[in-house]
Amino acid sequence: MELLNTLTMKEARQRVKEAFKDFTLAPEAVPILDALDRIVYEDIKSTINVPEFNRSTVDGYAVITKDTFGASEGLPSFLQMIGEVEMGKPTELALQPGVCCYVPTGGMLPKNSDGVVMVEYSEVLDDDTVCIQTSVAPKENTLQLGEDIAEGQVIFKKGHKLRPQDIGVLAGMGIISVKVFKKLKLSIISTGDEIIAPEEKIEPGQIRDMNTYSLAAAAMRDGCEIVGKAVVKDNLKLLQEKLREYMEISDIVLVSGGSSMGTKDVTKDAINGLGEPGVFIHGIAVKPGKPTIVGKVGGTAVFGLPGQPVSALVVYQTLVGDLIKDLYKTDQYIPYVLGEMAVNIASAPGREHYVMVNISQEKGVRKIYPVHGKSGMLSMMTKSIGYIKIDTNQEGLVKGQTTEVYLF
Ligand SMILES: Nc1nc2c(c(=O)[nH]1)N[C@H]1C(S)=C(S)[C@@H](COP(=O)(O)OP(=O)(O)OC[C@H]3O[C@@H](n4cnc5c(N)ncnc54)[C@H](O)[C@@H]3O)O[C@H]1N2
Ligand code: MOO
Repeated sequence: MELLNTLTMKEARQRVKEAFKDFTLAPEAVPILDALDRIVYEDIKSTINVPEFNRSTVDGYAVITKDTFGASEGLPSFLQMIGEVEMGKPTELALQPGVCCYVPTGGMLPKNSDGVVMVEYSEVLDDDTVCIQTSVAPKENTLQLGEDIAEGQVIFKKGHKLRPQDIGVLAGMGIISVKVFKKLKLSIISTGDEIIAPEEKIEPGQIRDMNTYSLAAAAMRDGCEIVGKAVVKDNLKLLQEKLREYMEISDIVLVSGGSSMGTKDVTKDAINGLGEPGVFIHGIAVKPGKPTIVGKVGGTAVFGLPGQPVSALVVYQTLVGDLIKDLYKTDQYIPYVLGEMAVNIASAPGREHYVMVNISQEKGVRKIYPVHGKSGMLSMMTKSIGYIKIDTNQEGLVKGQTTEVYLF
């Protein structure tokens, strides 16, 4: 009798990480507007100061702040106005004690000025005199040279995933093209005599292919380029042919279905027949997703994901997604929120158990409710906001227990 040799998810992740530790991914330069969600290839240092000059953050009067100390509406300071700074232009103006000049928001501070009084706290008495009705502290209402980004500062580390604010900062530093990791190339083979493409007419006993699409979408969201997708019958030769073709063009191949112990479950043999080292994991102590297969042929990672649609996507998220982050040398952080269990939940003994959940806000408390269903019901995931994890050694979770909800 052949039983699945089950590792913990933690052990499986470590083995996968170890197996692909020498993997390298080349860089490419892309225009910053195409760089959203891409992963920075090497540390990026700023070659300039942002801002490149001391500037005002309000419309008002540039002053030497000492001249305003103690000023108030009842006891104002009177300063001599020596001119106006023009927006977008350098200024030759220089302040001496007792003088000020007008500066617009974003305008350059004149020499010797270390703060700005907002116009609301001033009154123009005549062409030469302004009455200052408040005191400002040094640097108040200003952005100093290099205060946003200092020259030489590492602003993005290797492995950082670029977000909209990052794209703006690159533009602010005058960088219009950025070196990022090339996209990982990933392909998907859905196996099963019963599987048909979504656009085909369905016959009794057949099932429309969901896994190719959910897995492709998940991989695209993780920054992969989908270079191949196909449905293949449960046939060793056909699967091997397709695998060979896709391994040539991919860094990662996902095979959905055929991972279990049935006579037609040929994924493991197909991978092993293609080269060394072959399958190094078959079976992980998780629910759902126990029959998962992981192999390596040449430099390509091949995952045999369980055919059940929920199992396939959960294993993708907990294992494949983890490898992808690792290959991109990016942060392993999965966003989660904390909530309180609304009910007791029993767990699968001896397995790390992933339970789909929803959150309801009740009297200011985030209550977590399980979404029930079987691993063949993908809508269970569409009805859920995320999942909770019950550790192998935990018997379950009790009502009121604070729990992390990992968000989809
Ligand atoms: N004797 C045993 N039987 C099973 C075990 C076991 O340990 N011993 N494990 C069960 C578990 S758990 C799972 S999960 C499944 C995994 O089976 P396979 O990976 O071999 O997947 P299939 O049998 O091919 O398919 C399972 C199920 O999912 C449907 N499916 C498959 N591909 C797709 C697709 N692309 N889109 C939508 N639906 C798909 C398929 O029609 C089946 O209904 O094995 C258990 N059995
Ligand atoms: O554990 Mo299997 O992966 O449900 O459904």
